[in-house]
Amino acid sequence: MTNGNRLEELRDSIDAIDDKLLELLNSRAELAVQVGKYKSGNPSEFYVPSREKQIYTRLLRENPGPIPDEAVRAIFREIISACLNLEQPLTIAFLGPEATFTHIASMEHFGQSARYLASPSIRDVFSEVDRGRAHYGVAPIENSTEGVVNYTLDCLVETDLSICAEIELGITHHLMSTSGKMENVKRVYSHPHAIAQCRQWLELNLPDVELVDITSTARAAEIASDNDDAAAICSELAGKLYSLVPVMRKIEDKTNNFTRFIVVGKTRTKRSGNDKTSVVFGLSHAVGSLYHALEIISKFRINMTKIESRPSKIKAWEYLFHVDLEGHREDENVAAALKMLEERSLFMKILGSYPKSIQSAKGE
Ligand SMILES: C=C(O[C@@H]1C=C(C(=O)O)C=C[C@H]1O)C(=O)O
Repeated sequence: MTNGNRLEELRDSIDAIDDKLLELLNSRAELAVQVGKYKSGNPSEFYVPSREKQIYTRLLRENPGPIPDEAVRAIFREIISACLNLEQPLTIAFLGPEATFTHIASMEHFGQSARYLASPSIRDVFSEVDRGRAHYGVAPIENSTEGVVNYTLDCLVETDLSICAEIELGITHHLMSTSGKMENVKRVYSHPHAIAQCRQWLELNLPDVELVDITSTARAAEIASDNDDAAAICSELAGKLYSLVPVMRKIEDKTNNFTRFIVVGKTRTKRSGNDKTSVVFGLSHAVGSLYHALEIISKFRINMTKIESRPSKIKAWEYLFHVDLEGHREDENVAAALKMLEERSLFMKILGSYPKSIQSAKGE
């Protein structure tokens, strides 16, 4: 057989598999629509993060390769996104403008079939969901280098929305400009967190340039697109959106740089079997009150993954404690611990139980 014939034969086999895949995808979509008919009709009940987490966990456990896990996740993200969209088109509010890392995280989670609504502030993300203009909202909550996003913690306390899911995204920063030439860069624009995450690289490579804080990495890219002597620290997506080219790629000081985002909505997420619970509580000013509160968590053998304190905003020097626990609020030990914690606190609110994130590849 000639090489040409063999090549044709292989491509014919690929065509035959694609036909089968397409048929199977459509059968899957029809089943998803049928599942949708069993839901109550309330638009916020169609997206089921616990079920999605179970699907990914099973597929990644059983993936024999050679397709890498990351690609399996991306492919199924879009399949699920398209199926969900047939059941109920979803609108997702995110901290904008377009091409921010929150936008990238939202698309990684909800896929291309959802509709996205850029919101100018974290408070607006919450209010779009509260008022029903979006089904869910996505906001950053914590960066592995810069720490928590206080504004998101405060919005969680002040509104009635719950955390339905979390998204973890690896963050990579690029220095991008209209020319891509280092010698043209006299000013660098970016969000203060991004500038902080690239501080050492900037001191070493651009010690004399002016650093200008901007409200978002995407807005920084837009400004750099109008100024030939400026550059932005931003994602590849933001740079491309404003026709910038890289001066230098991957300039963050720590390669292990992740941001955690939360999905907020009006529904409670069911158990997936591998969940987290976020809770906030306030305590009296008494000796050992925090110690005794945390003792409850340890007594029920619950792993605490995070603790943060925020001013209560009611009385000076009184604090609210934000704690993340492993487990779901419906797990027996978590339910018992939360009940006891509530009895011993001045105030307690469960912010949500949701599936632990599957760490994603770099958000570029
Ligand atoms: C089909 C369902 O609805 C949605 C779509 C899913 C899918 O395509 O597999 C999974 C969970 C839901 O977000 C379901 O609830 O099972």
